[in-house]
Formats: sequence, structure tokens, C-alpha cells
Amino acid sequence: MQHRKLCFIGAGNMAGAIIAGLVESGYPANLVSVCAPSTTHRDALAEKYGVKSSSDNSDCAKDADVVVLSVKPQMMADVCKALQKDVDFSGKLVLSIAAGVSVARFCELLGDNLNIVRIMPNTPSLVGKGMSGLFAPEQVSQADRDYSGELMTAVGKVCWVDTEEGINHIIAAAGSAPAYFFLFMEAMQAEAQRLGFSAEAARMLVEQAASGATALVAASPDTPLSQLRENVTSKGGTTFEALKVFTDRKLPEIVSEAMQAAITRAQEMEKQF
Ligand SMILES: NC(=O)C1=CN([C@@H]2O[C@H](COP(=O)(O)OP(=O)(O)OC[C@H]3O[C@@H](n4cnc5c(N)ncnc54)[C@H](OP(=O)(O)O)[C@@H]3O)[C@@H](O)[C@H]2O)C=CC1
Ligand SMILES: O=C(O)[C@@H]1CCC=N1
Repeated sequence: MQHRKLCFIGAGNMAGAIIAGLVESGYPANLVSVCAPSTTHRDALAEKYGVKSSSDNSDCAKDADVVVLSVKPQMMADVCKALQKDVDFSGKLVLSIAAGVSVARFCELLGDNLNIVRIMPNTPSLVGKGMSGLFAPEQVSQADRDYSGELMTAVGKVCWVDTEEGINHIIAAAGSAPAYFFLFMEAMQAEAQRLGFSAEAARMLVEQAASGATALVAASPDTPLSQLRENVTSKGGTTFEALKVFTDRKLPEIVSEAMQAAITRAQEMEKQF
């Protein structure tokens, strides 16, 4: 892949996960800088991965080919207004990983016809298992689309969407999704502990069952998920009874409602920020 000079504005959970995944996958650390007001997160990233750490967003952005906007959506307007005063964005590629801030809003904040790609990553990027959605408006060149896709492929899989609305759908299906699985696993771990397992043993049981299940999904691309489920569910057996509780309590409807709630919030944020 091409190695351009990258500057992350924001050094939090998501930027940290991408930086970690990139450097681990061989992206040259000396081409990566990371900015944040406090030293806490950025210096930890500098120490662990050898990237540059700075408190000066504008200096960092000026020096970079690619500026990755990685602050919370509610901070984005202030951060961009300050950058706009100091940095000439023509000739630079801007990547935003923020939920709920639209391309139109970025063009308002940073300049018309901004060369921007919206990326919706997730935290498993940290271990090279990320799932990122990407959207680029018309003005973005094929070379910049290719670079953005390659960058996120270095930390996982990518899925391009044709319309910006698709980014909100990616949030529901992948960006927020690790948290859904963690919640489910937390609940299972808690019940395993109530059954008498130590916290460590309960975590091992849940973790191995979950990673085994996802490995099986990955190893069986032609097998529908419903078939994999049925393979576990013996007639008159235990799984059937467990699954009946989930169905009686309308798990599919709950999942659908939760995913729609994420989308609705992203749409609200687009109006708010
Ligand atoms: N967390 C996730 O799973 C995902 C998050 N996202 C998106 O990523 C973005 C960041 O989220 P997340 O990493 O979770 O947030 P965090 O709160 O973990 O990190 C925010 C970072 O922004 C920094 N920051 C705050 N103000 C400024 C400023 N003025 N200039 C530069 N940096 C600043 C903070 O600095 P300091 O270190 O000093 O506190 C911190 O490093 C959000 O827009 C979110 O929508 C997208 C997909 C998944
Ligand atoms: O919760 C959020 O808003 C961000 C976006 C997707 C995951 N975390």
C-alpha cells in the first residue's frame, strides 16, 4: 500500500485502535503523528508504537498528507474551525471517523469541495479484525479512494457504501456492534459466575465459545448462520430450550430495534453537530 504522512487529530479509543493496527501491520510509524490536548493518550501511543505525539493540531495537519479527524462528534466543529484558519486543505485528504457529522457539514467547516472520505471503523481494528464502512463524495479521486480503502484494509475488512446514509447503517451493523457482543458476553459471564465459576473461568468459557463460534462462521462461508445454529440444536435437547427463551422474549425484534436506535441517533447527531 501507499505510505502517506498521516496525522490523527484525537488520540482516543478509536484512533488508538487504528494506529495500533496500522503500525502492527507494517505502516511506518515515523509517518504517523497523533494530536490531543492532554499527554495521557497520545504519549502512550507514541511510547507503544513509535508514532509522533503533539498538542498542536494545526502544525501536525499542515505537515501531513492525510488528516484523520478522530475527535468526538460534539468537539468536531470547534476542532475544524481552528484547523480551517491555519491549514490549507487543498491537496490534502481528510478522513473522518466520526459518527453523525456529514460531508456537507465538513465542507461548511473546512471548505467547499473538500477532499474527504467518511470512514466508520470499529475497535477490533486494534487487533487487525476491524470492520470499516467507507463513503466518498463524487469529488474524491480514485487514488484517494484506493488509499483510504487500503489503509483500513490494513486493520481489517472494508465495505464501501454508495450513499452517505449507508454510513449510519454501517454504524448499526458494525461500528457499534462490538459493544452488543460485549454486552451479551458480559451477561453470560455473570451467569456463569452465579453458577459457581471464578471470574477467570467464566470469561474463558464465554470467550472461547464466542471466538469458536465466529471462527466457525468464518470457516463456513457457504453455510447459512441458521444452519450453524441448527447444528448445535439437538431435538429435545438443551439448546432448543435456551433458544426458546430468546425467541419467546423476541430477541430478533430487540436486535432490530437496537440497530434502528443507533441509526436514529446518528441522524439526530447529523442535525446537532
Ligand atoms: N469508540 C468507537 O468504537 C468508535 C468511535 N468512532 C468515532 O471516533 C471518534 C472518537 O471516538 P473515541 O475514540 O471513542 O473517543 P475518545 O473520547 O476515546 O477520544 C477522543 C480524543 O479526542 C481528543 N481531543 C479532545 N479535544 C481535542 C482537540 N481539541 N484537539 C485534538 N484532540 C482532541 C481527546 O484528547 P485527550 O486524549 O487529551 O483526552 C481524545 O484523545 C468519534 O467521533 C466517534 O464517533 C467511530 C467508530 C467506532
Ligand atoms: O457510540 C458511538 O457513537 C461511536 C460510533 C460507533 C461506535 N462508537
